[in-house]
Amino acid sequence: MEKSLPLHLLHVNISAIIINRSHAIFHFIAILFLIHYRLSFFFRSPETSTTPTLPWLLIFFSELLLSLSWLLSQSYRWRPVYRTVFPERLPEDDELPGIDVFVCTADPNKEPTVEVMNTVISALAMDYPPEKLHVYLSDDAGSDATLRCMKEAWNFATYWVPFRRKYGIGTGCPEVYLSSSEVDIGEFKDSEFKAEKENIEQKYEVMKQRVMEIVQHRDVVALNTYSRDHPSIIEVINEYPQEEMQQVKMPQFVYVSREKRPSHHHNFKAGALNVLLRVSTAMSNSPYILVLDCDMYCNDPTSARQAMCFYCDPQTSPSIAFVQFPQTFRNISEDDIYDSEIRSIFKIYWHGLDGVGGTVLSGCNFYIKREALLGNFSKEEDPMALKTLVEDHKPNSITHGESSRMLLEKANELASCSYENQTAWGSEVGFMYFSVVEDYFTGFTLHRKGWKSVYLCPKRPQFLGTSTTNFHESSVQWTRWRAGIIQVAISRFCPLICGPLNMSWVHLMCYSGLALEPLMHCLSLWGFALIPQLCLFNGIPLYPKVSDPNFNIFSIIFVSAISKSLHEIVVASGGELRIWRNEWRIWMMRAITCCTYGSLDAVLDKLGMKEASFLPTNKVNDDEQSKLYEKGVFDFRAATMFVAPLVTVILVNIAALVGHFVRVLVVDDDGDGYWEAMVGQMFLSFYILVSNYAVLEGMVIRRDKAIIPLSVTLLSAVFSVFILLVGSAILC
Ligand SMILES: O=c1ccn([C@@H]2O[C@H](COP(=O)(O)OP(=O)(O)O[C@H]3O[C@H](CO)[C@@H](O)[C@H](O)[C@H]3O)[C@@H](O)[C@H]2O)c(=O)[nH]1
Ligand SMILES: [Mn+2]
Repeated sequence: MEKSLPLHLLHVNISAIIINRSHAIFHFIAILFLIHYRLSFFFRSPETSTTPTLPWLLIFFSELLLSLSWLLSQSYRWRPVYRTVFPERLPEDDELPGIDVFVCTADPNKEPTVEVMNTVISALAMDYPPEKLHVYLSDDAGSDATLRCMKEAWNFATYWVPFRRKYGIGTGCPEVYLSSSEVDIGEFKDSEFKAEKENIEQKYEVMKQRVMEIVQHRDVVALNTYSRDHPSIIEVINEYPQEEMQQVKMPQFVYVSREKRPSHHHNFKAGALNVLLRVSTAMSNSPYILVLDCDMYCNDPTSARQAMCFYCDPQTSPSIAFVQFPQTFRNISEDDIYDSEIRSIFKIYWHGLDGVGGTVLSGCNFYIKREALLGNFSKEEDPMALKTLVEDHKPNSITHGESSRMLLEKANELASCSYENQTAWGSEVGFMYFSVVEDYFTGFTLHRKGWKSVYLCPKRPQFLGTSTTNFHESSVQWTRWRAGIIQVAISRFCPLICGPLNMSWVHLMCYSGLALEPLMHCLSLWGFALIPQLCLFNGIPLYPKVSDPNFNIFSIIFVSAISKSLHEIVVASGGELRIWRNEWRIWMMRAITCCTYGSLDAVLDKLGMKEASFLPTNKVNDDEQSKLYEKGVFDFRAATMFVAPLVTVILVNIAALVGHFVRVLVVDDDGDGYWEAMVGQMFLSFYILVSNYAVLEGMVIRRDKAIIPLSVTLLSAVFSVFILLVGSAILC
C-alpha cells in the first residue's frame, strides 16, 4: 500500500501563472505602442520635429534591447512550479543507491581551512547509510597543511557523526551546532546527553587548536608557487588509525589533489570536478554525485534522501540528470544591499525553469547522475582506458594491501594533468570547460541532450554557504559570471541560434534570456544613463510632451514594470520595500559595471587578447566590512573601475538637470511647451539620482573610511566633462 504513494509531487503555481501571463499581455501591448511611437518619428516631415535622428535611434535601440530582455524573461514566469517530497516513503536503506560527495577547495588563504573542514564533516554526517556515502575533497592548492587538517577533521567526525545520529541533531555542521545556544534544549536534558555534548565541545576545541597550529606554520610563499606546480596526491583518509578505537560505521573520505603544472591549463573548478569524477569512478563509482563548494555546508542532513525521492521513482528517474537545491547563505543581512542572496534567481527564475524543462545547474548543491556526465563515453572505445575502469570496477574495493596500492596508483594516473590530452573530457564528457561559468554551460549541454532536471526548494535550507558581502568582491564575482555567460552568448553555442534539439522553445527562451541578459542590460542601461541626459543638457526632447497622449505609453510601461517587480518581491516572496529598492539599485549599478566589464572580458577572450579567469572569492570574514554590510552602508573601497562609472553617470545626470534649469531660466520658454517636452527626461535623471542616492552620499555626505575617494570623483568628473562635450558634439 505504502509503495503506491508518490515519492514526490509537483505543484503548478496557478495564481502566479494567471498574474504573470495577464501582466505580460498588458505590458507587451504597451511596448507595441512604444515601438509604433518611435517608428512613426521616421515618417514625420522634418520641419515638425526638432529632434535629430541619432539620439532618437539610440534611445529606441536601448528601449528595444530592454524590451527584448523583458520578453525573454517572461519565459521564467511562464509556468512556475514548486515541489514536495516524501522521503519517509523511500525504500529500505539497503536498497538506496550510493552517493559520492565532491567538495572543492582551491586557495587556503582565501578559504579558511576550518570552514572547509566543517563542510567536509557536515557531508560525512549526512543522514544516509554510511557504507553508501563517499566524500572526496579536491584541494587545488595541494597544500600539505590542508591534508593534515583533513585528517583532524576525520578524527573529529568519528565522534561527531555518531553523536549527531544518536540525538538526531538537526544540522550536520558542528560549528553551527556548537555556536548556537538555542538548538536542542528541552528534549535532551538528561545527563548522558549533556556529558556527550561536553565531550564533543571539548574535542572540537582541541581540533580547532591543532588546526590553528598547522595553519600558522604554513609557508604561504612556498604554497603559492607549489599550488601551481605539484604532482597529484591522493590519500584515503580513513585508512589512518583513529585516536581511540570506535565501533562506528563511517563513510569513506578521500583527499585528492590533482597534478598541476604551469604548462597545462587546469580549467579551474570544472577541471577539479572532472578529476574527482574519474578518481571516484575508480574508487566508489556511486551512481549519484553531490557537488559542494568548500564554504557550502550541509545544513539539513536529509538532503540526500530528499533528492533520492526523484531518483527512486522509476517513472521520473530515467530522464532526470540532476536535482538542484538553491544556494542559500547564512550571512545575508536584512537590507542585503548587494543582493548577495541572488533572490530573483533562486526564488523566481529557477521555479520557472523547473516548470518548462529544468533548472540551470547552479555550481553546487546538486545531486547529479554520473551517467549523465559520462554519457555513452564509458561504453565507447576510450584510448585512455577509462572503459575498463568504469565497467570492471566493483565499488568499495579500497582495502589494505596490494590491491589498494594498485588502485591508488591508477587514481594518481587519472588525476595527472596529461590524462585529458586528446580526450573528450571537458568538451563532451564531464563538466564543460568552454565557459568560466561551468555550471550554466554544463547544465545547458545536458538539457540540449534531452536530460531534464528538477528544482527542490524546501522551507528549511538544505545547504548554507557564505556569500560575498562587500562591493569589490561581489563586483569581481559578478564580472566573472557575466563574462562566462557572454562567452556562451557570443559563441556557436548561443542558445538563440544553436537550435532547440531536445528542448522546448520556452526552455530555450529561458537559456537565451540568461545568456543575452548581460549584453542587453549593459547596452540599454548605458543608453538610458547618458542619451536622454545629453539631450536634456542640449534642450532636445526625446519623449512626448506631458499633454500628448503618447506620454501615457511611457508612464504606463514604467509603472507596469515597477508594480510587477514590487509584486514579486513584496507580495509573492514576502520581501520588504527596501529590498525592492536595493535590488533595483544594484541591478542598475551592475549593468554599467559588471555587465560591461564581463562583456569586454568575453569579447577580448574571443579575440584571443585576454584569457578568462576564475579567481576564487575571498571567504575570510572581515569584521569592518561585515559591519558596513549589516548596516546597509555601501563600501566604496573597491577598485576604481567599479566605482568610477557610477560616479560618472551621477555627475552626467546632475549636469543634465543643472544645464536644463539654466536653459529654462536664461532662454525664455517660447511658449512652445519646451518645459512640458522635457518632463520625461527630467524625471529619468531625477529617478536615477534618487535611486542611486547612495553614490551621492558616498561622494559628498559620508565621512567614514569607506567613502568614494576624492581622486575617483575627480577622475569621474573628467570623464563626465568628456562625455558631455563629445556626446553633445556627436548627438546634437
Ligand atoms: O580553480 C579553481 C577555482 C575554484 N574552485 C572552487 O570552486 C568553488 C567556487 O568558487 P568560489 O570562489 O566560491 O566562487 P563563487 O563565485 O562563489 O562560485 C559560484 O560560481 C561558480 C561559477 O562561476 C560556481 O562554480 C559555484 O558553485 C558558485 O557558488 C570553491 O569551492 C573553490 O574552491 C576550484 O576548486 N578550483
Ligand atoms: Mn562561493
